[in-house]
Amino acid sequence: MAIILMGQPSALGLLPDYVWFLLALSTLALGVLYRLALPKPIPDIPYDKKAAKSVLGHMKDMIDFRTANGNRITPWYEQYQRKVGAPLTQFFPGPFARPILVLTDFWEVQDILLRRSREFGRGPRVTKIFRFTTPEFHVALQQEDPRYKANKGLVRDSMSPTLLEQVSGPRIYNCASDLVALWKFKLSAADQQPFYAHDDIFGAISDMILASLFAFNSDMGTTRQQLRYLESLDKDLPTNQKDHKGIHFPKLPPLPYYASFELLSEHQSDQTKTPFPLLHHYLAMLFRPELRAVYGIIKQFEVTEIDKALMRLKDNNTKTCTLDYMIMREQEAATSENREPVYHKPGICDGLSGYYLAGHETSATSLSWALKFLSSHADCQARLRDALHRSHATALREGRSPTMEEITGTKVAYLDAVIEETLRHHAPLQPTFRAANDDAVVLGCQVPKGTTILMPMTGPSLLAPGFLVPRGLRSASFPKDGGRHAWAAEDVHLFKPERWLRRDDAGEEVYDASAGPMMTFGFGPRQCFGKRLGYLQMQTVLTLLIWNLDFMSLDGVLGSYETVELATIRPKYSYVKLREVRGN
Ligand code: HEM
Repeated sequence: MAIILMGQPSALGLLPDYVWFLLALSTLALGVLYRLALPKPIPDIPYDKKAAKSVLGHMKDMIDFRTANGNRITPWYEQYQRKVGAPLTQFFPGPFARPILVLTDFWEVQDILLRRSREFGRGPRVTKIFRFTTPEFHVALQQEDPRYKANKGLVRDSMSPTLLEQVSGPRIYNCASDLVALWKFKLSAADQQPFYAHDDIFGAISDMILASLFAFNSDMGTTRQQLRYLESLDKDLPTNQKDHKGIHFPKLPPLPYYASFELLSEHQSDQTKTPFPLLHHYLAMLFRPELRAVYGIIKQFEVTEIDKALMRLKDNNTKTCTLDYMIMREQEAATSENREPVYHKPGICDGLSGYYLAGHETSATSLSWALKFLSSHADCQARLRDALHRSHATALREGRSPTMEEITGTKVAYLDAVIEETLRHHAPLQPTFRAANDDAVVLGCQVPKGTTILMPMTGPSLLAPGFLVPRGLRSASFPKDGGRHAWAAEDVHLFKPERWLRRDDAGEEVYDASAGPMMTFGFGPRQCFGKRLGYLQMQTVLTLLIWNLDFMSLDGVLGSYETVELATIRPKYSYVKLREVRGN
């Protein structure tokens, strides 16, 4: 050792011995690092053998796929699953990373989400996605975290039948009526040309969510303001034939808090796609001053609304929106914990932002897809209009739209079927993730504690024939009768609302919510918290739109089903070509 340190030339050449020693040490270290960086497949779970030999695992493959597919990644999972040819596979996201499992078998997924929720939790992946947007919204918290129950408790009233019926319902109805009015105005100006619909749909749903959250008066909605603005332009209405010949009407600039929520949502969606989320966040904060500003704008907006709610409640103690109920819940929690209420705390502010982010894009995206399907399936649209006319015969006779009470008080089986079939084809939020809380067994394979399982909401068993899974590989909690029936292989891929209908004992056609595989809202304790609100929005908006407007089919690219993946998976071309429905 002393000789080496003295730097004597070695017998092997001119370099001193210690250099050779360091070289040997570095080679050894590199070898160890290389081995550590290589994927470590979990035994017995099938995978792509080639990727397992590269330190990058599937990273390059996934980046190439995104580059070639307009930044989309969800189809990659389905493609991978087919390539490996099994319902449970593993892929390797990058150097040093643990394998991630992909499970594409509706029945097994349902079993895990619904009956095995103690074994499989939310997992750190989802927490990380939300860490720079709404870290204390309950979606991001593990069930074991005491803040999960507490923060979920703050918003729990928002989905109660009373609040949905008395607060959210009437506001949803007003905003949907505003959308009908806006589109009636636009259709006469567009003269049967298709026009861009995305901003109107997202604006109307955003109005609904904000109106349910805060005590906004109905004149504050973007849809109504947009209509007033277009009316003010009168005959000089400049229309802009854009990219693919759809008309783009002039638009009011968005309100600052609206624009800020949009940017926050975009930032959150970027977190799901980048291989380096932490770096991505800090670089974005460094180089995008508009993103830095978003945090302050939203905080200021929410603090002002919280203070207004406190004044309202002090004055007359009447609760008029979700925020008022959140304040009440914080007061109750404070009393039971013997502390002062904290109104501007992250649990409340993230609850407000999270509610907006979770509820806005999902419903708006689903509505965009429903209109796309209905405009390209004229038969379904006609059948839906007919079902609405028969179910709301009084409104039809009186030549008016159905009221909110009529909409919520009447079951229209075909409407529910159209909504469910839309959601089956285009789950706006996917995939779902879970992580094993302990060592577990899935389809007969050992899954080590901490492993993430990714569950796509399209592909085998949902929109394509599933893999054959022997009954013996199912868990002990799996239902004895095998659960929901599989969809018929020959039409599983088709848009066919009828698949959700059956005859009841009295021979009536009824909607059957468990007719077959579909998991767009997830299942179990962590299933979508806003499912009821989402359905209520879709039922109300579709009823009013289909009642008043005829959605004509769109040619060429405007009618295509291409997708873009942002926070949700949206149609790339969201256009409508309208005619007024006469004689209602
Ligand atoms: C069509 C509309 C919607 C769809 C398709 C949808 C879909 C989903 C999905 C797939 C999940 C994850 C489920 C899981 O991991 O098992 C989820 C969770 C959640 N959704 Fe929705 N959602 C919709 C509307 C809404 C609305 C309107 C709100 C609220 C205003 C909302 C709030 C939430 C929350 C808070 C969670 C997290 C629940 C938890 O982790 O405990 N969603 N949603």
